[in-house]
This record gives sequence, C-alpha cells and structure tokens, in this order.
Amino acid sequence: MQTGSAKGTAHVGRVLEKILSAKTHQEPSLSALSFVVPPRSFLLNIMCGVLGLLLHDPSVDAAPEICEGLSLLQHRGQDACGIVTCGHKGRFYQCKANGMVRDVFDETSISRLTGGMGIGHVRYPTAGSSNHAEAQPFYVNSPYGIVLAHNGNLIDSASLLHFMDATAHRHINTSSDSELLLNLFANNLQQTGKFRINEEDIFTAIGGLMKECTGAYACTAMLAGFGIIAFRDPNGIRPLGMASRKSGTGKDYLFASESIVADAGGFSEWEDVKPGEAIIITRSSVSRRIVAQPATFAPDIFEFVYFARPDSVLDGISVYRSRMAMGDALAAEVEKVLKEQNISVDVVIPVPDTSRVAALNLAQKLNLPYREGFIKNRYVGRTFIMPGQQMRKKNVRRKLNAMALEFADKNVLLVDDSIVRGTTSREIIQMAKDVGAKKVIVASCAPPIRYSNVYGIDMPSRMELVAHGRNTEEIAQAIGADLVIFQTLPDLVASVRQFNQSISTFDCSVFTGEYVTGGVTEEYLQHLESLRADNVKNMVLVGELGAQDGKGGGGRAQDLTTSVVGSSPMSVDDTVGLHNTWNVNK
Ligand SMILES: O=P(O)(O)OC[C@H]1O[C@H](OP(=O)(O)OP(=O)(O)O)[C@H](O)[C@@H]1O
Ligand SMILES: NC(=O)CC[C@H](N)C(=O)O
Ligand SMILES: [Mg+2]
Repeated sequence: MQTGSAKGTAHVGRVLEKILSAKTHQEPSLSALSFVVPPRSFLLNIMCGVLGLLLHDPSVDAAPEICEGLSLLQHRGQDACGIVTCGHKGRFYQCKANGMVRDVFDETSISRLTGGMGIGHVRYPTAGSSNHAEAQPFYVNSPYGIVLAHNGNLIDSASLLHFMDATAHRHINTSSDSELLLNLFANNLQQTGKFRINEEDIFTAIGGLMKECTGAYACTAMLAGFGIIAFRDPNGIRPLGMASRKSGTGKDYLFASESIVADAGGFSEWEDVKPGEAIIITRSSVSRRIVAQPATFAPDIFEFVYFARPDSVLDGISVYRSRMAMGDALAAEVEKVLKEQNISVDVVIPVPDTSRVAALNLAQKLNLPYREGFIKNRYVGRTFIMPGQQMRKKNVRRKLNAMALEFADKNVLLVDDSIVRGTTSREIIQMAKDVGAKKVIVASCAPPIRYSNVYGIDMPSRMELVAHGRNTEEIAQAIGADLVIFQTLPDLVASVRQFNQSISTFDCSVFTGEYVTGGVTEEYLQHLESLRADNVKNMVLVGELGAQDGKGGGGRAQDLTTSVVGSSPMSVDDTVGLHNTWNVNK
C-alpha cells in the first residue's frame, strides 16, 4: 500500500468533489451544458498554466489530482483546459475543451483518464485563436508518442512554420505556437533515429529546441510509457517549478506553474526549474540538466504585479511579500506627489482583488484609514484580459459596487496593481464620483504600461493601452481622475528583487519596450497587432474555422475540428486518435 498516494488520493477525492459540486448542473447533457458554460465573450482570461504529475504507484490514477491542480491555476487561464494521462501499455487518454476546469471535467471524464502520470493545461491564447482545436495539451504520435503543455509565446512562429513545412515535413494543423514547439521537440527526437531513446537523447532534443526557437516557454511534456518532462526557456521568463512527496517506498513528482499546487497536494521541496534547464522524471530516476547556452535570467515582473496568486512563491520570491513591498514603495511616491500638488487624502480604497495587499501596506505607511469601498461580486472573474472592450467595461460594473458611505465628501486615493486598458479605472472613478467622492486620485503599483507583451500575456496591441503615447496628465484625463500616481520602475523592481538578489534582471518589456530575447522588431509588433488586436481577434477566430492559407507543400488543411464547433464543451477522447481531433463528444 502506498500511503503517500493513498492519502493524497483521498484528499484529492474530497477536493474534486468540491470542484465538481460547484457545477450548477448534475447530469451533463448537450442542452444543459450550453447554459452552464458562459458564452465565450463572458470568459475572463489571463494567461496559461501548466502542470505535470507522476505518481510512484502506477495503479493510482493521476487525473483527479491534475484536475485539482488545474483548478488552482485557473486564475492563469480561463479560456480552455485539458488533461492527458498515460496509462497501461503507454496509451494516452485526453480530455480538453473550451471552458473552465469545473465545466470541462466531471467524474465520468476524469474516471476515463487512467494512468499514473499525466500533464495538464489551462489556457488563454496568445497565438492562434480560441478555437478548441488549440486547447492544450497537444499530442503528436511520432516519434514515440509525445504530449506537451506550454505557457508562454514564441516570437518566431512564422519561420518555424516554414521550417516544419519545407524541411521537417511535419503537418501543423493549427495556428498555435505550442503545436510548433511540440513538433520541434518531436523533430529533434526523430533525428536520433532510435527504436528506444534515453534521457541523453531527450536532453539533446530539448537543447536543440532551445537553439531553434525564440520566445517564452515554460513547458511540461510526457513521453508515452517513459515519463514526464519539464523545461523552461533560457531567459526563464515564465515560471515553472518542481516538488515531490513521499509515497510508499518512493516519491510522487509534480511540475507546476505556481507553488500553490504543491502546497495543496502535500508536496514539499518546491524548486524552480532553472532557465534553460530540462528535467526528466521516470519511475526510477530524476535527471536534470542545463541544456541551453547561458542567457540573462529575466522572469516576468508582471507575474508579481498581477498574475500569480499571492500565496505562490516564484523563483524564491513570495508574491504576497513582493506586493506588500510594492505598497510600501508606492506610499513614498504618493506622499511626495501629494505634497508637491498640495492635495490631502482622506481615505485609501483598494480596487479589489489584486491590489488589496499593496493598498493596505500603503495606507499603513501613510497613516491613512483603509476602507473596502468597493465590494466585489466574486462570481465575475478577472477583467483586464477579457475579450472585447465593451465586455470588459460592462463587467467592471457587474463586478464592483461602490459603498456611498466610504466615498461621500472625501478625497479618495484608489490603489490598483496596474492600469492596462484603463477600463477598470475609468469605470470605478465614475462610480466613486457618482456616490459623492470629492476628488479621486489613482495610484498604480506598476509604472505606465505602454508596450505590447509578446511573452505569453495577451496584451498585444499598443493602441489598446491607455498609457501608450500618453504622459501622466493625459492618462489622468483619459480615465477621468483628478490625479494619477505611478510607481517608478526602479521601485517596482526593487520591491520584487529584494527577496531574491541573485536575480539581476526582470522582464519589464511592457513598461520599457525592451525585449530580453531579442528578435522583437517593429515589423513583428505591427504584425502581432494586425493579428491580435481586440478588433481583429474575432475575425481570426472565424477565419480559423474554414480558411486554407494555400501555402507550401502539405499546406495547412482545413481545421479538422470544424465539425464540432458549437457543440458541447464536454469532450472526452477515450484515447488520443488523430492529433488535435475532438472525436468523441459527450
Ligand atoms: O486597466 P484595465 O484594462 O482595466 O486592467 C487593469 C485591471 O485589471 C485587473 O483586475 P481584474 O479585475 O482582472 O482582476 P483582480 O480581481 O485580480 O484584480 C488588474 O488588477 C486591474 O485592476
Ligand atoms: N498564455 C499562454 O501561455 C498561451 C500559450 C500559447 N501561446 C497559446 O496561445 O496557447
Ligand atoms: Mg484588479
């Protein structure tokens, strides 16, 4: 009896029950599901999260725990999610679809995902479309059977696609950069020409991949009947860690985007995957190696500002503590500016949720009352990367309510973690004024966001950013504030870096327009904007469903999944068949 696993499984069972009982339906059926899953434009999205799990006891299924882990990473991506497990005879089982974890998985689908190891993904697209064909993990049958889950974004997809077509002769069936990444890995493994590969071959293949592509990638992968793999790009832009827990005579192993997954599953010894490192875990060994040429380690600072859960520790830095420090640093800036402007503040009010930690520290530092003036409807999710500006606007009002008592006749200092499109600030400033605030001053824990993110956060279009091409006064005017105060970049970096001085640089490209990987040209940015600005995204989605680009050899055929568009999001493939195909709908 594997005690560790058994305990873990009982715990998982309870949590899974909780996740699943959050559903508003009992018997999933096609018609019921169409009500349960919100229309696409209502889904709130952030980024992506990845996970990998290998249980010491292969007779225990990994899927329930992967499902639990994905629900803990839900804040990273709410557009689609998926799990692939590997069971008896090295066979893969997958379930992936558009929707949140609680909507995509139920007891039946989880019970079909057999096998003691697997990988999972929660997605918000930064390449391609929201088409369910691009939900992850991705599968490719040759060589050996590989699945991959990716958080990040490649900036050289166009040349990689050409390479796949013209040189590797690999068919790429979607517009997802993650499918390219998987095929790059597969192509490199193919080069070994071996009947059976070993760790050495895998390290060589991933090392090759790291030379051949540019961008951000924190990935988990699985080789049929072999083991699970994690690797992180040479700049370590996106987070990824590993943990283990005792299980009988051996250990269970976990890879996850954030450490909270390890905490919840009773794993310990959380360790970050190093930039440029690959880790391979089989039932008998753990092998790790730096496979890339040394590069500047530059984790994305925006994980600390907004994305990650406050109870996560990323690259040795507590997200919570870094946000407290951001509040302290911002207090000093606010004090200075208020003095210069001769303005006094009566009360500090956070914009829930992310800014609360920083706002409380700021209020304490300035010796000002802290009040929760906005109450949030917790059933409406994160706003800033919600698709479509109209929808984002509407949702701020649906989400937040201003308590008149806390605003009336007061000079109010609203604290937010960041101002992206300005949708939230614009709406809440108006709400504060509507309930009688005298002056509304906004303080942001992050500096003005003026540039596109190309590394896995869907902020591709500079024109959509309220700070792009505007100075502080113009931003205040655009959002209707009496005054806006921004954290300085050195203060933001210091707030995070003080907890791990060994990190010398952070990716701050959204503030500076400097991209650590190189290769981000103005031409590329314009191309990205032409593909992914709010106003064109939906057209891309429509185009995806039927278009052929007519380029190259095998070309990129019509989307194989078109036939199920509009059907239930509950898709379970008993085994993976044709790659990326949704062949069984429940
Ligand atoms: O300027 P905008 O485009 O409106 O984006 C910025 C806002 O979006 C995020 O909040 P969100 O509601 O997504 O999540 P939260 O509840 O975690 O704060 C962020 O915390 C800011 O409040
Ligand atoms: N946000 C992400 O990390 C997205 C991963 C990948 N680029 C996709 O679009 O699916
Ligand atoms: Mg917010």
